[in-house]
Amino acid sequence: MVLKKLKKVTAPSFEMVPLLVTFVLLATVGFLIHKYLTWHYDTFKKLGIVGPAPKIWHGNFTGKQQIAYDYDDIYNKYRQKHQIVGMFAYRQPQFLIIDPKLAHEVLVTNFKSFRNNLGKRFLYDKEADPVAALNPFFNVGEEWKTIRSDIMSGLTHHKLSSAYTIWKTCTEKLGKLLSAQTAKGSSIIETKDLVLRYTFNIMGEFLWGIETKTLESLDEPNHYLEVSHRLIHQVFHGFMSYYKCLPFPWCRRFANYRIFTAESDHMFSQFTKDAYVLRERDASKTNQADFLHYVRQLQEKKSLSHYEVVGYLLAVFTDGFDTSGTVAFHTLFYLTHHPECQEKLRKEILNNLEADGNMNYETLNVLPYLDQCVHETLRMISPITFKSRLCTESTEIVLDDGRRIPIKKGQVVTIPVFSYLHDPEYFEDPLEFRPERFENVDISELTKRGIFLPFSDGPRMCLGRHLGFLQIKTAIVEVLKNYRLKVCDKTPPIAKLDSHALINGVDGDLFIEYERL
Ligand code: HEM
Repeated sequence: MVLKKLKKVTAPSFEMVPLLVTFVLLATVGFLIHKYLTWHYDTFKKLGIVGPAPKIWHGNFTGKQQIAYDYDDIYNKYRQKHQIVGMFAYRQPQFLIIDPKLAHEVLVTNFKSFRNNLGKRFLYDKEADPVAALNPFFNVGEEWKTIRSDIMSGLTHHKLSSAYTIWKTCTEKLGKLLSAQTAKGSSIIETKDLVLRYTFNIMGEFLWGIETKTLESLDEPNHYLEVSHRLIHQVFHGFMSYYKCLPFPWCRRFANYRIFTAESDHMFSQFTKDAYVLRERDASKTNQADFLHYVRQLQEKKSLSHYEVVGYLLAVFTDGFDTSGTVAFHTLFYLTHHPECQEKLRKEILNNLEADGNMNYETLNVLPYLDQCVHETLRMISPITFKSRLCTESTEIVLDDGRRIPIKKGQVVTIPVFSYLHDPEYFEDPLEFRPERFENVDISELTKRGIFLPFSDGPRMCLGRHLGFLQIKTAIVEVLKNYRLKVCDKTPPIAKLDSHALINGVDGDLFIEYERL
């Protein structure tokens, strides 16, 4: 009787077989997926490199904060005793460089082994993203070299100083807008929007010779600006889709993988066509000093296609409009919270204006305290918080104790720029905004030591920094020469980083009170 009962329970009935098979199949698939996701977890152990234990899927990212903070948590845990640690960005093993002198090696002295960033991997489909594909950041090899050198030649100090009237005109428009706004009693201004309208306006003039009307009113939404914000947002999503799909890269085709939006490709292509028509119709509309003029000459010399021209123009636009605007409004933000620095800077500015109330190009570039304030802002909130490099030629990193760490072709090395900038060993009281720390300091020396890398370093270093400084400094001069900036109820306290933006920055709106001097 008991046997009979047991038999009933243990022997699978005919109907249970499919259930069991399904169970076994699911368990096998689960086991294989688990194995696939974790089989390489001993990568660093085998090399004798320490690092935090990864979690399935996110690796050592928490998925809850800005990636800069994730890298920073790891950095702080290991900085006392280690020069390099092993970690996982989702499923991807990465060498995290803790010692800045090794960062210099990766970016500069051993560049031949680390020629590429992850740009080429971010760009999933060149055909689907034809304009983004022309940005140096997404390129490698000879193509990268050519595009980079073509763009850089249009942005030299000489070229920018010849085009400086564009900046003068745009700062005048910024001044008028601020006057109109404060005259009607609205002295509390959302400064992110204000400054991005300014950098956008300059880009319109410098790259396409067109007036984008972003500085006509703060109350009116501007279609061009909205398209550009969507573009920058999409660049962020394009990058993130690369990371999020790392566990199963083939998923990328189903993700939101484009880097530029089709809408912005179309709009800027039309800008370019319109600008060409304007110049062909009326030669007096040609500004021989602007970037469009330079690109048109380049097009003739090298027979560039329309899309190549748009690609060059958009490389300058996308990499230059948001980054420099962000640094400019962060500088204003810190100066608002530090009235003593603001007064000191205003004094310097007012003492160096020309008779017509403007500042000339040469003076703008050499004002010491202005320079210190901008560099301190770059240190406090560097728009780019880390740099990853792809090993392009197997090599070794030699540690101080003589150990040789092999890095194989295809492996990724990450430099936590944000962490170096906030390490008290390199910058005393790193959370304090103190521009004077850069007084009589040779920035290039700090860059060489690997501790000051907001523009990175080496052959792939930011190619637009002169243009960036021009945008940032002109905006600050224009605002401070006429207005005292004050904290109001809506001004955010000292920065928390936004976790949903491409360019690192203060979360949310940035209201500041403008008091006419
Ligand atoms: C203050 C503002 C800016 C900051 C903080 C900044 C920062 C950076 C950083 C960190 C890189 C990465 C370099 C690397 O991979 O090692 C970069 C690359 C680049 N930046 Fe900037 N940038 C700024 C403004 C600009 C402007 C105004 C332009 C306009 C032309 C620009 C154009 C580029 C381009 C084209 C690259 C890719 C270079 C390459 O891969 O060869 N940037 N920038």
